[in-house]
Amino acid sequence: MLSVSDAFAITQQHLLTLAVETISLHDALGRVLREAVHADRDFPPFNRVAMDGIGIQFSAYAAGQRTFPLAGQQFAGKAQLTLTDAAACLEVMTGAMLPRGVDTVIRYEDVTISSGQATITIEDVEQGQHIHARATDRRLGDELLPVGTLLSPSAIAVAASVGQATVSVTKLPRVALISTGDELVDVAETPLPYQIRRSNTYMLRAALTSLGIQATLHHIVDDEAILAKQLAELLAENDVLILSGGVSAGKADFVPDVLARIGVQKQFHKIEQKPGKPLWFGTASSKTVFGLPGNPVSTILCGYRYVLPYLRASLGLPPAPVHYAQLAKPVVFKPALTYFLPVRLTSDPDGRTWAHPLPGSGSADFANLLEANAFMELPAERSEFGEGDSFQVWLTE
Ligand SMILES: Nc1nc2c(c(=O)[nH]1)N[C@H]1C(S)=C(S)[C@@H](COP(=O)(O)OP(=O)(O)OC[C@H]3O[C@@H](n4cnc5c(N)ncnc54)[C@H](O)[C@@H]3O)O[C@H]1N2
Ligand code: MOO
Ligand SMILES: [Mg+2]
Repeated sequence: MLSVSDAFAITQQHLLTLAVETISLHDALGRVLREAVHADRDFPPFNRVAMDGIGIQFSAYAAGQRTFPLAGQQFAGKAQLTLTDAAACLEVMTGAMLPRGVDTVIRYEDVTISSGQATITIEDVEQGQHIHARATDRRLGDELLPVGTLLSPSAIAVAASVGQATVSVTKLPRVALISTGDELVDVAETPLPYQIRRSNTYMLRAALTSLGIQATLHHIVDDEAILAKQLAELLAENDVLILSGGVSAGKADFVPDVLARIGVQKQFHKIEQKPGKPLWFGTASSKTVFGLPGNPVSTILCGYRYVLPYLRASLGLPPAPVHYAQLAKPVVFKPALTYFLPVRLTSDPDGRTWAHPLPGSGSADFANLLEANAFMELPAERSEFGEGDSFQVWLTE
């Protein structure tokens, strides 16, 4: 059987090749940039007044002058004025071009104005104060957003400021989420005593929206012929199929055989881990299929540990930040498997993150995950894990 790291590596060797599309900046939140965005001007593009007040020539102040006649008003969005008389001042507004002849700005709070004159009331004026000098942030031609940038609200602000009404981004993959199993009914239905409502595909759909992916939901019954027909159709229409259920040892666990029959090449089946041991992964030319184990905790774990990192990397994003935490109390786990322990993370004033174990009653106990906000990855080589020991955690909220 494969280790967690080998299985992960195999998934990452079969990333999707996604096309590029041009979209409106309005729709770009959460998308991945595929063209570099450069500064089309200096940032800021002119010496910019940074405070509302008066603009003077510092030499006059240095020579002892404190009262300056008001010679005009420089507003933002208006052409640059000139202070022609070095002994006078101009009123200046935040965001305006610094007038020619002005090299120092004094806030309205630090002057009194009467009878057309401004008198400075502070004594610590410095030359050049309250001026956001041209090109101090970025220069014309500088790369502002590299290829691979996740378009956050601030990245969208930068793109807007350089005139990118449209942006080239990675096309989102078409993803189908498929539940399998005769016992499953839709959320809107009332289950019979031997049935349950399906929840795994709802969970996965919600998790994928964090990458901007709007997956479609499907359900297929435990019948090999129907499974083969419907999976073949869904494979033709999608880049990724994510199935839940039907990958273990039961007499109605048809998924691995059916996938092989419709031409999906198995890359691996089963990993040395708990939960999620029967995970199945395969490829068909440019397409990918994940067969997640049906137990809900297994589905969630495999979703966060394998599927989301796979889709992130396929979109061209760097891996999510790695998080570590310390065990808040000892844990014993004997099987030679990587144990993904549900935990609740808290942090203390010393900056340490603590993982409080919430083992629950097993991989079908998904209500337990309401309290947990991460899985801690406890390595297969060890069976005893002490209080304070530090391990990687995978966040689930
Ligand atoms: N003899 C063995 N039995 C099992 C093994 C094994 O190695 N040998 N592995 C166990 C493990 S581990 C898991 S996990 C499950 C995986 O089972 P399957 O992937 O075959 O999933 P199903 O049998 O279809 O369902 C399992 C369980 O999950 C519920 N389920 C399925 N889909 C959904 C859904 N969309 N929403 C909510 N719940 C769902 C289903 O009703 C079952 O209760 O197998 C063990 N058995
Ligand atoms: O994935 Mo299974 O949960 O180990 O029950
Ligand atoms: Mg089964």
